[in-house]
Amino acid sequence: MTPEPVLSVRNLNIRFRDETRVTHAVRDLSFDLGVEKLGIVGESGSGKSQTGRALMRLSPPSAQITAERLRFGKLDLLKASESQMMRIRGNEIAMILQDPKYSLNPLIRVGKQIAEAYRLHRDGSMRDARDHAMAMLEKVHIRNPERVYNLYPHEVSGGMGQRIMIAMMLIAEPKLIIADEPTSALDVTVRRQVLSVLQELVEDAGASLIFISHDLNLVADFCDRVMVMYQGRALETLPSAELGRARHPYTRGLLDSLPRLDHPCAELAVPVRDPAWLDAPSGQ
Ligand SMILES: Nc1ncnc2c1ncn2[C@@H]1O[C@H](COP(=O)(O)OP(=O)(O)OP(=O)(O)O)[C@@H](O)[C@H]1O
Repeated sequence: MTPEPVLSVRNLNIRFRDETRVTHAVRDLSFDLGVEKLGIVGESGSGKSQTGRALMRLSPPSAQITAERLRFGKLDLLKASESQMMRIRGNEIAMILQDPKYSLNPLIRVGKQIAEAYRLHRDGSMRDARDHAMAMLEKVHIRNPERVYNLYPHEVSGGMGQRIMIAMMLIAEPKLIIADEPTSALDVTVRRQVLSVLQELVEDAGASLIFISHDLNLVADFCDRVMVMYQGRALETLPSAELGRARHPYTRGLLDSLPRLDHPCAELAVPVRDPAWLDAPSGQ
């Protein structure tokens, strides 16, 4: 018997309407997520972030969201009350964003912010929360947690800030983590460090991860499966190891447009686009 998916999405549609037009940001998107790392990849505006936000029920107020199914375990995310969602966010589903600036309060020491995140979701004294925060700083490979605990966000580097944010978001051990371009603001070496921290935490906790990125190479390297989005649709979903056998012309085009050390060429291919792709069934 196949286990129940952690997350099940059927025919998710997200539309933005203003006086003059409708933007159909996500179209008939369907996928299941098990205990695995799923990469969502696509160019700017393809609907990646709006998909992630809809799963947290954090879409902008102007978004109209419909779905045949949007289920996290047994919970219907479309029907859950706001107070249910407030218990779920951070506790069972967490979101990691690109820039710690937006998640860390500049006026509060970073350790205290992690401890407060713990207290928000778990009962316990401040002392207990502090111990957990310190342990979490160690888990994200911060070398001197006692010192770093007392720093303010502006006193830490970009990579450290991102690891602190990961510590804060994962301290309650959520079962589903949505990471939206979590390393895009970092340089390449720091990016590796942050990714390996994220991988370790996700695997140790047996959590599921949705990793949103525009970087196909990175996603294929880091995730078990890749879903390629284009103008709000999933064109193709396949195991990362089988990406070389991708069938959709857009995925093939993306692969051909990546620079390769073993086959240097004067000009990189530009992926072609065909309006007919939007009428085809969403790729599973
Ligand atoms: N508040 C909003 N009002 C109207 N349209 C919006 C709003 N937010 C997003 N959109 C539109 O929804 C579509 C999908 O946006 P989304 O942010 O999900 O794209 P993305 O793939 O994450 O792109 P990026 O990589 O640039 O973040 C885009 O066409 C965008 O313009």
